[in-house]
Amino acid sequence: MTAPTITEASTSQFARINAGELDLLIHYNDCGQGDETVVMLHGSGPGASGWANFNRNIEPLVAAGFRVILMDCPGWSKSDSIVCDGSRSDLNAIVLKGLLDALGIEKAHILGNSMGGHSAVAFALRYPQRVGKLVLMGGGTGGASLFTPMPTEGIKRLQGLYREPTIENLKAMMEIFVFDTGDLTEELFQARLDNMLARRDHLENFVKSLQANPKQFPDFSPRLGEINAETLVIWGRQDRFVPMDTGLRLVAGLPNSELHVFNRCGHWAQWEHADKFNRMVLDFLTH
Ligand SMILES: O=C(O)/C=C/C(=O)/C=C/C=C(\O)C(=O)O
Repeated sequence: MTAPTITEASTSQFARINAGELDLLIHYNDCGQGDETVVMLHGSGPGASGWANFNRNIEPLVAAGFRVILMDCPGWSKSDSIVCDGSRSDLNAIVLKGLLDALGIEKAHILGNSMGGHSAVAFALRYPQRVGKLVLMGGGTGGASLFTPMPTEGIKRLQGLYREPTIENLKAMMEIFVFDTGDLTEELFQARLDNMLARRDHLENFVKSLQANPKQFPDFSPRLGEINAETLVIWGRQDRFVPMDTGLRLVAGLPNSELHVFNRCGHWAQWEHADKFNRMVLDFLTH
């Protein structure tokens, strides 16, 4: 019998998360079944979502017997909006803990892209007993780069797009987002624009959050040694959003980590090099 196709609509779910003063309706996609769960956390670009970030990565993991949860962080996609004036990495970690509690999942591997990587590290620091392995891709900690002025050119364009959500600004961001822009289709631009404009409250709240606290992603470098989880760090050599030396800082600090750098790759390794990325992640999670 052929396995049913996994679609966004057929896996779409909501959970209400109450944690301290937080009371949020959170959207997630619940894909496949298995004793082990992989949570995927998306990046902070306008119009991002679990599905938009990871649609090339779900099926191989589901086929290998993992349950895959894509959580839309507060302020993105179909999740409730929020103004965050503290650490957004920690906010996402607290909400993820609430979601795992609601789903009765004791422990999960966490795969985070950019902001999702920062949030995975925040989760591992707060709830070490709830983490299996970590995959950090183009993220893991905020903080300065030794070689690249901050904010990076990519983050400046991302923030410009939040302030003025036009197709021109979207294209200006996307043209330095991936290494090979030939893979970007008009259909992809339009879907992303539609996602963004469907939730203007998210765009406005992101700008308000930056005004309240320009450093949404704290530097976890001094605390990385506390994390014992086995960690695979993956970076694009030509990442113009979160510079590659952040990956070097992560492997320097995380005692059980290794780093793979894709050449000819920007900020979206899981999409730009999906086949190899999927093989590496599966090998890492199953050995
Ligand atoms: O400022 C940072 O450290 C993090 C930036 C991001 O998380 C950017 C991510 C962008 C995407 O993944 C996207 O899909 O737009």
